[in-house]
Amino acid sequence: MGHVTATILDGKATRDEIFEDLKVRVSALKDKGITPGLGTVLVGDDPGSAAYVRGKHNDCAKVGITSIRRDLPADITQEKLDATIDELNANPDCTGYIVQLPVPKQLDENAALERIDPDKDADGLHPVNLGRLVLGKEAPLPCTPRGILHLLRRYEVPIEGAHVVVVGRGVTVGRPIGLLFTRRSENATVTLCHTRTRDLGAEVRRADIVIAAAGVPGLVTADMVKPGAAVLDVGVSRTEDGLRGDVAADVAEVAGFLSPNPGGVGPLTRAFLLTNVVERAERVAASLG
Ligand SMILES: Nc1nc2c(c(=O)[nH]1)N[C@@H](CN(C=O)c1ccc(C(=O)N[C@@H](CCC(=O)O)C(=O)O)cc1)CN2
Ligand SMILES: [Mg+2]
Repeated sequence: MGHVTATILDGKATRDEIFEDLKVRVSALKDKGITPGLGTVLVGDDPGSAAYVRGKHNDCAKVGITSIRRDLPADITQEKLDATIDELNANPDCTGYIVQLPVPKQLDENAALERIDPDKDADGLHPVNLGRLVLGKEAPLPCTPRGILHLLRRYEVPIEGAHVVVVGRGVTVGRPIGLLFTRRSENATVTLCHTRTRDLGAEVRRADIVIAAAGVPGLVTADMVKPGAAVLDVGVSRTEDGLRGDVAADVAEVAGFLSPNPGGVGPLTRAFLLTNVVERAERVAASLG
């Protein structure tokens, strides 16, 4: 590899800062008699999903949030999944929870997301909360987009007026991130690209900020990147050579800022999941007076 010019956006160091803040807030909540609890629903035994869920509960232990795990067999029916969601909706120890995605094919993912109590939606992916985001109303924000914005701000990457090119149209990143970047608090201009975009290179070359979240290994190459641009590698694929991001290694020789994968946005996805849980607990505390 040639000369790395990019400033690396360090997701782990930034995550640790967020955890320090959360620890203080969780402790203040406990002083008021409220212990935040994060629930996870994991269906099946996909090793990647299992690792992510494990990571979320390890994070909970670090900041003092109670863990509530519901692990279900891969061949579960929709009725059984619904019953688990109903139980967590009613469970007073559960401040917020997530259904780990993707779920096995026989299950309806959108029906599961829709069944979650929007107030307990720690992922910010319930249709009501995505709708609130469109309307500019307060809502739990999707964790990866929130992590992306936080990382850019932390490293003082200019966002106001920037041209952001997003590659990928998935529900956890690609679709919601444009809504955040175009708020009046960000004022960026967003182009949303996907696998059917006619000339991806031409679109990406115009970007001040590139969000690569397509799940295609090495999709964004150095020749597609404007010198000095910020490139955030969010996509991840499990290949024979291990985990690979969407951004080719030589992009580090052209970009001004680079968020690697692993070690970039991923840790912040988890940090903002916990932040959403703590924020909900703080709202509950405030409502109790
Ligand atoms: N209900 C949800 N499902 C999924 C989400 C989500 O936000 N909510 N996002 C992804 C998976 N994901 C969290 O669930 C996630 C992926 C990766 C990381 C992370 O920290 N990655 C590390 C590397 C970890 C590794 O080595 O495997 C990194 O980037 O440094 C956190 C969360 C799909 N499903
Ligand atoms: Mg399905």
